[in-house]
Amino acid sequence: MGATCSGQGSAFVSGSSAYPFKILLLGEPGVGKTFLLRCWQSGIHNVTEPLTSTTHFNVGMIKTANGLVFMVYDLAGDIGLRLRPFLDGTEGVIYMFKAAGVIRDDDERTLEQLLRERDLENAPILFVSRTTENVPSESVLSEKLLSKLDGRRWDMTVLEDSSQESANLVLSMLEKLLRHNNQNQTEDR
Ligand SMILES: Nc1nc2c(ncn2[C@@H]2O[C@H](COP(=O)(O)OP(=O)(O)OP(=O)(O)O)[C@@H](O)[C@H]2O)c(=O)[nH]1
Ligand SMILES: [Mg+2]
Repeated sequence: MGATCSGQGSAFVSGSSAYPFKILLLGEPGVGKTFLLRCWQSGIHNVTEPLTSTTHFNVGMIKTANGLVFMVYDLAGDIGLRLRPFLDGTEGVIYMFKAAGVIRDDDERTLEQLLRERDLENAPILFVSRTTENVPSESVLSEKLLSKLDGRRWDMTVLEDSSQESANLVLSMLEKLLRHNNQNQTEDR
């Protein structure tokens, strides 16, 4: 799906309330996906702990400070093959992981599978690392993964614990990735 499409005389724009960007929020169980979604929905001080592990998915509509609207699907970390029905129409992926220097083998395998999905071929990926260390992205992702990301828009950010500012930064980075991606797709037409 592109940024702007026109049909039957009426134009619509992805990212509006009527046509929000479809975003998948993925990552291993317990990495903090639901916590992040709740921070966006109601603010970090209103997130009631402890959160229970997601059994299937949560969904929330989020409006950014600049007025862009995302429909965020927060999937269970152990979603496995139940992921497939969510792929269609996805316009962006947030992949969360706990990096201690290098991405884990499990995450790497999951990412390799995701990058092979046709439904995701135009979807930019925002990697969100819950590490406290400031590690350059090139050293977190393996050479193999970096080569598979060639030609795709992606970015990486660190999510600091208990920081609304940091959670908001994730949203603005996602916004930037999607704006760029859609600009390029529109120019390609
Ligand atoms: N302080 C703090 N705690 C966090 C943060 N993110 C997650 N946590 C903690 O980690 C626990 C698990 O986080 P969840 O958001 O439920 O993890 P999840 O990725 O949704 O896990 P699944 O639903 O099992 O896939 C939460 O109950 C929080 O205690 C964060 O940014 N700050
Ligand atoms: Mg969850």
